[in-house]
Amino acid sequence: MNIYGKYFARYRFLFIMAVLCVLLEAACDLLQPTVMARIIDDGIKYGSVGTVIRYGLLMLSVTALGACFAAVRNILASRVSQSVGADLRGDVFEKILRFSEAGADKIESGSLITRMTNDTSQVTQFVNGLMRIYVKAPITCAGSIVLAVLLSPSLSTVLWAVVAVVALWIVISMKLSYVRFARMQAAIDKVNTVVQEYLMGVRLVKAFGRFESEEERFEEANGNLADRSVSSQLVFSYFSPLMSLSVNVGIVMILYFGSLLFQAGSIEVGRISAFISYMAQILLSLIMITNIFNTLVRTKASTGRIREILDSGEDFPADGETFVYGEEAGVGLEFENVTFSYPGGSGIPAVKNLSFSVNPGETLAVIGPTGSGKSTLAWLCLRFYDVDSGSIRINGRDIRSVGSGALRKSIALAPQKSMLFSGTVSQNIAWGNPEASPEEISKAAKAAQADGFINEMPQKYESLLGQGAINLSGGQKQRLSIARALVSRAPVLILDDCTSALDAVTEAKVRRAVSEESARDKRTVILITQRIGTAVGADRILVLENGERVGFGSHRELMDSCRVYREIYDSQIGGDR
Ligand SMILES: Nc1ncnc2c1ncn2[C@@H]1O[C@H](COP(=O)(O)OP(=O)(O)OP(=O)(O)O)[C@@H](O)[C@H]1O
Repeated sequence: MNIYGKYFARYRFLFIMAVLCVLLEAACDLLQPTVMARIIDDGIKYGSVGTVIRYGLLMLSVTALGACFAAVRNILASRVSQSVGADLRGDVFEKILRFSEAGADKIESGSLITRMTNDTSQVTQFVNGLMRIYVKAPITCAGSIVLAVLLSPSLSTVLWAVVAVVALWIVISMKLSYVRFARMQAAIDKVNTVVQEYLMGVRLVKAFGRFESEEERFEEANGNLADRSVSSQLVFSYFSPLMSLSVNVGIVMILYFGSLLFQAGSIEVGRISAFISYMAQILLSLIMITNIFNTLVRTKASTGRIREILDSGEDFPADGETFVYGEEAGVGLEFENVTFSYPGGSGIPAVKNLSFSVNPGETLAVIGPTGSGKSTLAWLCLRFYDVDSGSIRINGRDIRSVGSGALRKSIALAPQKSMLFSGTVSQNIAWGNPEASPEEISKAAKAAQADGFINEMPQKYESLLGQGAINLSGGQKQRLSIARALVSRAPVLILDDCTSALDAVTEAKVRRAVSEESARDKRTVILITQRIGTAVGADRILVLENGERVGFGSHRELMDSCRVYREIYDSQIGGDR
């Protein structure tokens, strides 16, 4: 659990104060049976009302003091635990933001949500408990044992036997509950994943009338979660009565042996009563200690899951070398013998021995059948993944030698699946460049052919988009996504099949505007597409098949030399060459 060291350091003063309060509160609790014994043995036994009142007042003062310490530690414990929880959630979220793509691929998003919420709450609860019962229970238990032994060494043999038996129950229950709790957390992951998938595909579910199967899927996950939760709680349900029984057997034995000692005149009634009070306190603290171990076991499982996030690979650092694209000698963008397979994928390279180059101001179209590695090429340029062999150079520099900040400022991406955020239209476009002026935003929107429909919206550029831009059509989302990439002023622009939802006329207009702007600004444009009509106007065309380069050149050259290109052309345009 050393990942929590820094949080402890941050809040150590409040933490220590809270623990101090708990210690004093436990001391007050421990004093009470001894004072009570005095009331019985020194006051009631001799009919001394003054002694009863004196010890009675002492007992009240001790109780009031204990209550004050309890109130202060409650406030401190809540403050510290909630702050630690918030810090931990913040760190986990920050880590998720900086995940390498390979790391992000490994953990399902449903599970990430469970880890960010349930698992961090588990830790928060544990930290809170640390400043409450987790310190108090062992101290009350140990203190009660010591005071009981001091009260009557002869009765304490029974006490040791009870403690040994209960300790055994605690160890067994801990072993059983660890596995069950880990299974329960995995079941929560599953429920979250099912709900998340349903919410993402709700229209598809309606369109295909798949409500019943979705309901079944949810019921299965939900039932599984309920079963596993019950199974993890059952452990405590079995062991808690066992512990009560063990301690109560001990109390009956104390009463029996106590009565024998009383008859022999070696113990007084008040002491037997105090001894039993200590036994009751021991029972209570042992039940709490079992609870503590249960929580400890759960927190250990949650810590493992949080650690998996905190320890997973990070994206490469933002603050590496910087460079200004176009100001240095070297080709704009260059792939040299690049081979890459997805980590955890089939092992078959998504890109194989790929080489090509494209200069500033040029437009390169990348075309090829589905699954041929076109999008992978975009991810590699942005260094979401590192190549297995070969190198990618931007402006003559290997992209592994520059910081992610500089690299990603140089490349703007309009992805295949447009993703917009809740907020206004202009906020969404300016997401590509927070410093963009309203004129720049409108210019980018015009080039992306989005200005027309934006002006028809009630608040124009200040119109609100719902979550996932639900109130826009697919083509409108794509145009905003292109505008966002254009406004970034990045010298390399990658349009990854992001005009597929546009009609041919609008697409041609977008292409023309992007080409004109890019030629003027000496921008390099990579146009990933499935449409031959989109590729034809590019300066050069790269043809991919199964991750390999099977053609590179102008439309004319490829029509003469590349079978795959000709096949794509024939399938889309027909025989007219
Ligand atoms: N995250 C991933 N993990 C494992 N394999 C992947 C991943 N993403 C893509 N692939 C595989 O890599 C290969 C190339 O995929 P890629 O998305 O680059 O193809 P594409 O040419 O862009 O396809 P499309 O035209 O359908 O978008 C495919 O075989 C695909 O299954």
